[in-house]
Formats: sequence, structure tokens, C-alpha cells
Amino acid sequence: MYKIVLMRHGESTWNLDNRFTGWTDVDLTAKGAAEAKNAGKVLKDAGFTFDLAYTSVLKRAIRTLWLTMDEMDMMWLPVINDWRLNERHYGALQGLDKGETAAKYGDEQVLVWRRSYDTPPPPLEENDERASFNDPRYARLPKSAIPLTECLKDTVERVMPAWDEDIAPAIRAGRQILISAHGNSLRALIKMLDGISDADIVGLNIPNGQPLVYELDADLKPIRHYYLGDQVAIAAATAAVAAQGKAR
Ligand SMILES: O=C(O)[C@@H](CO)OP(=O)(O)O
Repeated sequence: MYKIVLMRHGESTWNLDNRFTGWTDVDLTAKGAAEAKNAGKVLKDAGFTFDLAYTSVLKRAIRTLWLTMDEMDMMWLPVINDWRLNERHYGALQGLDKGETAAKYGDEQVLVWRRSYDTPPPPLEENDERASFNDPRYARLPKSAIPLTECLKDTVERVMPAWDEDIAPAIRAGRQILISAHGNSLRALIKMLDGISDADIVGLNIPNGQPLVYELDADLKPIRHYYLGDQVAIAAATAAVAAQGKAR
């Protein structure tokens, strides 16, 4: 049996502001940093250890990983930064307030943009200053790989090659892996791992900074999964994520 740990970054400044974030490179809040350290403590107390970590090229996930590793006294851990683990690109919604957007377009429309499998948010214009074409971290990618918006299906299509080409072979080679990523890139991975239908994925929300353990069989099929830590607090945090897209 293999075991991997998935973790969404701690609270970011735009989580706190309730803004659509996507590829915007915002940092953690003090609460988010505390969540990341607490994740390290919870993992250490549960006896977890790692010898390889994967994260995105966005600082909220990277810093979460650093803080978790520091708490475990494992700053030496090799880290692979892979853009394919980035948050789902939120298109022209990036920077907008989720509640205000729901007040303007309706809760149902915002739920479709946030959680549907194949309906992307409106795209950025190519010349929008929020587009990532000139960002040096993506300089080696073909322009066609840099999105102007993404639905979850698009995110699945970039996360899966990262899994198939890099992460899955490392797991099979016996590496003990922690993945620090984002709500929707983890939803993409979990949809694939658990075979969740396009309809049911709408109901899946991931809380900030909580280690999610997946036990996998020899074919890397999930045997079971569970969050480490305070289950009541985790359930409340998960429900709060679901409610973020409602008009208040
Ligand atoms: O804004 C985002 O990029 C994501 C994650 O914070 O939000 P949501 O949960 O609305 O998909």
C-alpha cells in the first residue's frame, strides 16, 4: 500500500478578501501561515515523514509547504515546483469579489463558474495586464499552454500529465510524497483518483491547510482517504469554502 498527502495552501490574502484568485500570486495571511505550521505539527504527531514534495509555482502553496516542512524540521526536503499544479485559472473573474459577483450574476451562475466541470469563467483578453504571457515563471512554456481561463476539465488535462509522468512513477518507486497545491488543482486530482462524476464534483470543496491522506493500492487506486486533525473544524472549514460564492 502507498500513502500520499495532499494539502491545499493555508488561507491567502485573497481568500480573506473573498476574491477569485486563480493564477494571481498572492501570499498567505497570518492565519494561513499558522494553518501551514499546524499542518506540520499534525503530520509530525501522526508519524508522517516525506522524502519528496511537489508544489505549484504560486507562493501561497510554496510558502505553505515551507512552513509545514519547517515545523517538521524537514527543510531539506527536495521540492519540485510544477506549474501544472497551479490553481485553476479564473479568467476575467480574477480579482473580483465572489459575493459581489454572486449579487450581480446570481448564486447559480457563480456556482457554475466555481464548481462545474466544463463551463469556464469568461476569459481574460490577451492584452489584459492580468494575463501570464510575460511572467518569467512561464517563459519556457509554449504560449498555447498559458490559459486565459480554465474550467475544471482544462485543469484536469494539465494536472493529469504531471501525475502520470512524474508523481505516479515516484510513488511507485517508493517515494513518500507530499503535494502542496490549490483547491481546484486538488479537485482535479481527486476527481481522477476517486473516479468522481462530472455532476458530483460540483459538491467537492477542499479546506485550507488540512492534510488529506490518500492510501493507494498497487495500481494507485484509492483504498481510503481521510483528513488528519480536528474533524469538526475541518467540516466547518469545508462548508465555509462552499459558501464563499453566495451573495450576502
Ligand atoms: O479563487 C480561487 O482561485 C479558488 C481558490 O481559492 O476559489 P474557489 O474556491 O472559489 O474556486
